[in-house]
Amino acid sequence: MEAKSPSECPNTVTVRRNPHRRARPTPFASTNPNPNAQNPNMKREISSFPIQDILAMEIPQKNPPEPPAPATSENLKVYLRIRPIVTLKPNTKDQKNFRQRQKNAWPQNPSSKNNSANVKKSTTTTTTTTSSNEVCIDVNDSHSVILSPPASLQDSKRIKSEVYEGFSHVFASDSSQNEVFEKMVKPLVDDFLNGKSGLLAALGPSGSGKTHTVFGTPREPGMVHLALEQIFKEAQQCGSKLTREFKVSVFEIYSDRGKGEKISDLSPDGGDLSMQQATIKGLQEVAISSAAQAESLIACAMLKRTTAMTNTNSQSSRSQCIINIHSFVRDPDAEPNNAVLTIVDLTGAEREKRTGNQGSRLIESNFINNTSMVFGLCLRVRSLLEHQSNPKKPLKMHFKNSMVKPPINEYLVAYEFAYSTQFDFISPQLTRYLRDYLEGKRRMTLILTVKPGEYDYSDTSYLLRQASPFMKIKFTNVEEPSMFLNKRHIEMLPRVEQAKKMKCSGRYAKTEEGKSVRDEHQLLPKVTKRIYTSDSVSAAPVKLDSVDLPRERNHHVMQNFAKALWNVLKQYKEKLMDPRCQNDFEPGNDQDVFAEAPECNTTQKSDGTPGHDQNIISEIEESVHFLNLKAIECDGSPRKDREATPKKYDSTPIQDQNVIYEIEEKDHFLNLKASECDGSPRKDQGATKKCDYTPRHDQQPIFSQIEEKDYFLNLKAPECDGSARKDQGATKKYNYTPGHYQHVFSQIEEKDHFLNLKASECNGSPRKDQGATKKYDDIPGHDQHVFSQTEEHVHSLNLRASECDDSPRKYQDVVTKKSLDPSVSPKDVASTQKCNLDVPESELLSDSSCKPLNVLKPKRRLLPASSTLLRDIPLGIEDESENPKGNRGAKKSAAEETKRTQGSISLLRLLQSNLHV
Ligand SMILES: Nc1ncnc2c1ncn2[C@@H]1O[C@H](COP(=O)(O)OP(=O)(O)OP(=O)(O)O)[C@@H](O)[C@H]1O
Repeated sequence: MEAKSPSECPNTVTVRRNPHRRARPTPFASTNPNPNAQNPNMKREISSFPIQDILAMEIPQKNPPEPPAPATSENLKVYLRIRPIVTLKPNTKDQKNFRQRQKNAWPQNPSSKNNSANVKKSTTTTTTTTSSNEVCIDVNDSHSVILSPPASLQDSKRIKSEVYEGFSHVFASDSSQNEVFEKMVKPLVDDFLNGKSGLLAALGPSGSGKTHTVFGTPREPGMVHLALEQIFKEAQQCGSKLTREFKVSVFEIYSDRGKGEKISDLSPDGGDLSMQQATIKGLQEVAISSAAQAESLIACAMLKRTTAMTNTNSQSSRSQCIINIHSFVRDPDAEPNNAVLTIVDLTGAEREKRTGNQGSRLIESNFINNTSMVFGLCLRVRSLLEHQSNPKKPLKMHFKNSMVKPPINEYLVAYEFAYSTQFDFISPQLTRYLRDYLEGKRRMTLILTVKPGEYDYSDTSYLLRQASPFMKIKFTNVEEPSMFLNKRHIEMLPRVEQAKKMKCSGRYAKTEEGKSVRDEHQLLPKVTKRIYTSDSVSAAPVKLDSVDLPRERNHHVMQNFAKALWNVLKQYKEKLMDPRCQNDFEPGNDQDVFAEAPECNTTQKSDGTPGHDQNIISEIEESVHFLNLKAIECDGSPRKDREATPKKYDSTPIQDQNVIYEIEEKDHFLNLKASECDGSPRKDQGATKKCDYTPRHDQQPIFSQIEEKDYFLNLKAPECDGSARKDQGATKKYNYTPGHYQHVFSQIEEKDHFLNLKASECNGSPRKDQGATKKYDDIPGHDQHVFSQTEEHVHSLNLRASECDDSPRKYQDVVTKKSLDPSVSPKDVASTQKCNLDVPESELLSDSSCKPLNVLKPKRRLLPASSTLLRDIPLGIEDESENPKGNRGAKKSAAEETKRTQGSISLLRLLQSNLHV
């Protein structure tokens, strides 16, 4: 047969999913098409490489990638400002007032600071500059100074003049505020406006001019005011509308009468603050839109600041004052180059001899000195660490002029000590707050203020010696402002929000876990298969880190539950496949069934699964469980059923897991429904066996944890329409039920239980019934335990002996005349169970209460072959009737004998006699 061409096949449609892409025409191809391509018959000639054309093409020049910015390495900028010599020449009256005020100079009422300020101005009215020989420090050049000891010290201690160099700039005593601002603060402001954060800290002895430099006076505004003016000036030059938003916060750290440090918000509505790690909690940031507004805020803060009069300063600052100027970009689309400019006015180190402080003021003075000392110590250690990072640099350079040269370890210990929170008296809060600066992560500028008087030599010399290593400090890898602010923002979040943030990140990870969980749901067959083929160890519950989350915990529990259920079903399947268990169903081996059933269980428990399951289920805290185990119809052949049964349950864990996963109810319903068994005996046998062990393993651990109040145990024996062997199987199904529910009931606290065992029609032959009776041989023992542990108030045992075809009238009459006694004993149950009990569903539903059996008239079914089938079954009815159990029952009072039980016994005896067993 000739192959047809594709064109002859009209129904064939070729769909190309991924059509070939057309090559994008190059400029050369579009402008200079190859003529040979248009005429393929022409001899192709290899054209020369169009190098000229290519070279003529203009290739857009791309800017080469910028090399990564080198790591910023900046030296700590240290400025030195020499205060003009101020001699206090108060008149007699002012001096008297000064001494009076000095007595009561302890942290003044902020409201009275105006008065003290006025007093200060009145007492420091005269400023004179001493002659050159009266000063201890002179400007050598713009970066160095000469410190000269007083003549007295030169003669006695032979101290020579020293040169301190390396300053970024030295401001002479006659320098103006504007000069200081232009050279020292303006670069900081420019960086600030460019998004770089910075710190300006004023350090020096008391009365050296720190506050004057930082805040100034109305006539000589300080760096804060000048900086604010510059900031708004620059910001307004960028456009009519401010693209940035500025906020100012002012707070102070002061000593609470020597009891400890306190932080106070100096903003108008500010109060006490607290520090958490390196952040100030509750600090108010006041939005400002103009320099005047900011100046007003600063002036108000200065009125609130803690000051006092000392011998060295009529208005000595008794606290560290910190001003933050935050810059925020208003445009959300703009580059987030937020920055903060921090200006710190530290308390000045003071000597007791000069200040004349006593008592609590002396403690406060110690606090102040410690603050300065620790701050300087941190910087010195910082310089030491800088040396360690650059060992080539001689160490002595760092401490050339230092008075104290402790070993390195001592510095490190002191460094840690400075950050320690255990010693509040050294003011760790300031160093903690400025830790990023002290550790070199942010840009910092120091302004050292000194007094030039000859009596100020010691203070000046001490400061210069302490600060001499500062100039060598290098800040490498300075954190970018945006990064810093982001980190700072996170740090400023309360713990709860941080935890949320962490949780969010964790949740993100857990979202992936959740995804995997969902994937596990989708791949549950694989999971279950893994569990099925693995031992108990490998079938350990999947570890989920999110147990703390309720939902995931629920999932975890449910997953374990499903695994436990699956293991039970696995055991059940194994039991079905176990030939010993299969032989148990052979006639005459019924007794052995009960004897070997535990053995089968033991064998299957050898992997430890039940115990494992119990442990797993013990984790179940859910209030609601629905376990719906329904034996579905067994329609197939025996072999098919035997294998189909576990297959049916293969999916049960998945279904149950999914079902139970969604359940949040309070009630538990255990509905075990044995459906119709229509198949052959082997089929029923398999189906029955399934029902035998499913509850035993599944529900025992489950119910051991159940705390619910309502249980409904509905055991429904379906109609057994099949042959005697079918009934035998169906009956056998209930043989194990009491044993199973023995454990169930042991945990039940419910008040109402209804065990409705309804004997339905006995359609089989006498041998069938006989066989059925044998199936219940072991039931009394089980039931006895069951009922002995049951605390129910109401028990209704409805055993209905339905018609038996082989002895229709007699049995029917006997049975129907008997009424059920609720107080039937297990023994009675045992005796009654010798009848092939079968409970139609319809009856069971309607029979939750005790109703006489004669109300119901089950169908009569004739099964002619039943007697022959039962002939093969060696029933031990005689033995059973003569069983000690029966004797035990005889011991009971006649009142305890229920009519139903008696009727059942009579029925069985009639069966025996009529069937000639
Ligand atoms: N450069 C200066 N020009 C004129 N006066 C100055 C200068 N520096 C300081 N003063 C004056 O010296 C006095 C003390 O200055 P200031 O209060 O600033 O010292 P301080 O270092 O802040 O002291 P403390 O640490 O005790 O607060 C103030 O009256 C101030 O006006």
